[in-house]
Amino acid sequence: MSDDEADPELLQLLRQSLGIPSNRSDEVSSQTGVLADAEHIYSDAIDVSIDMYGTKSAASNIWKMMQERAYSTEAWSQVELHPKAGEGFSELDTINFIFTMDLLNFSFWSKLSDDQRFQVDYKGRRWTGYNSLLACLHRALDEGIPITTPRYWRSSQASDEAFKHVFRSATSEDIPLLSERIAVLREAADVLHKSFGGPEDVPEMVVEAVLTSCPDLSVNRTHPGQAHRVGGAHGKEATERLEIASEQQHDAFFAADFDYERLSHVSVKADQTTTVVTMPVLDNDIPMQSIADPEEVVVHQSAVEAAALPINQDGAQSDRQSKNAESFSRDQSVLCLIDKADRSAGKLVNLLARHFACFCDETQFHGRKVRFFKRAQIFGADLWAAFNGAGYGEFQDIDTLTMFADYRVPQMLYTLGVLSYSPSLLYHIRDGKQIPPGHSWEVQLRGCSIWAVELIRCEILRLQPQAAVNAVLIDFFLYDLTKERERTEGQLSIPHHRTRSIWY
Ligand SMILES: Nc1nc2c(c(CN[C@H]3C=C[C@H](O)[C@@H]3O)cn2[C@@H]2O[C@H](COP(=O)(O)O)[C@@H](O)[C@H]2O)c(=O)[nH]1
Repeated sequence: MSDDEADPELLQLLRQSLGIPSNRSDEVSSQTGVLADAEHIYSDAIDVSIDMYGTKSAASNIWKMMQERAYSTEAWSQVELHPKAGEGFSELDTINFIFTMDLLNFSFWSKLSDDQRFQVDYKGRRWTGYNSLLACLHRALDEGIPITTPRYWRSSQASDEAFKHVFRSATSEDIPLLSERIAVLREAADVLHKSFGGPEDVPEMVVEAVLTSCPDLSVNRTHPGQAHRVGGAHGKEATERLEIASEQQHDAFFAADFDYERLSHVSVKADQTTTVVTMPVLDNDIPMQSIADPEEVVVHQSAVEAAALPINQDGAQSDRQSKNAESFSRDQSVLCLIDKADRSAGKLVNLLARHFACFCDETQFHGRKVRFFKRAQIFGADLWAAFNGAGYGEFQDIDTLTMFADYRVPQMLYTLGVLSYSPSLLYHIRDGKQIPPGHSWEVQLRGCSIWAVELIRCEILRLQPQAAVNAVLIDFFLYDLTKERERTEGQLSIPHHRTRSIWY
């Protein structure tokens, strides 16, 4: 926030004290307050400080390296496991992937050695850290589990066991904070459903076909509070019955009391242990709004036929599996959320922090509320980079976002001589000891990192007034540099600091 901009919270207090009616409650500011809070933390910090000479020299080195590499938002799509249109991700798929990724973009570090820590087997390789999360999401999608679809997270299919399967490890160490990750997904799904559900966001699963280890096949249809057995027979016969149902919608498969508005999917279970697979039963050409008219309900033949295919055990993606992923593709609640931000990254961050407890990354420092909004800001930044600042990635105020206060970028800022630590903090970090969540050290590390990146940004612009640079690009660059140096040099001059929380 610049000096001539009013703090929205102070304005609100002023309004209250003068008896002036407050802003409409649904009005969302585009100012996040993160930068002002970081400056406050920096001014009061005693264990973390910013070296001004180090900052100036780091700024000119960073800018030089960014230019040499022509570093831009294009780098985002070069990350191997980021979603790409060329790999079949539609815009909606990409947005849902990024939202899921940033809900879960926290705490991947481990005390264990590289070969013992949480790792994910995917595409013939073992992935760790942030990449392990991306690998889990891709692996699940390949298996036909719609893990990036909010509606799935609150569905009956998304049991704790199903989530454990999605985040399974190739080693004996589980993904850190698994139960917190599950809770975050479920909370987000509920909020999206209640506050951002568009007309397309119809409740999942009404019709269920249960394949009990072929050839026995039975058909159920269910909707909340009800479950009727409609038919049961041996394989071929039951398949025919489904086909008949598609022709005689009222009389056979769908009885008169059927809640057509809730119809969206067919689910198939191979046996008690196999994951439920869900797929569309409606003709794709029919918009969901028109389901209210029963005449228009058509059972999607290919979905029903695909349901009869044998389960693919070898991990390759079958027709049925891809149809499963497709079946949840109508969930547009995240799009609706982005639309509400009116192309303002700040507003998007504030919307996330206001509606979702799991994005409300704030704490107290010396008697004042301070905000970091790490994952909320990363979400805006990832959208911006993934779509190269256009379409769903267009934010006219992207330059107001700050560095994302994680445990990696401070490590690089220290290595570059920008941050320095008090002896007690330095030894604590060097000894690999954990910092309790919310501890003053953690707050100082986060606030000073944000302020340091702001100073680097200002210094680059002082040197090169025309430079197309902002805190997001500097942050992405520093994160990538950390990973690169770790790969090439083994270790940086200091380990990253360690705290365990969903905030970073
Ligand atoms: N400040 C900042 N923190 C970031 C990222 C990213 C990944 N962003 C991608 C998008 C553009 C970039 O090119 C990246 O490819 C992850 N993290 C955080 O790091 C930690 C995990 O680290 P490790 O255990 O080493 O994998 C964890 O807290 C995670 O939340 C970033 O960009 N900035």
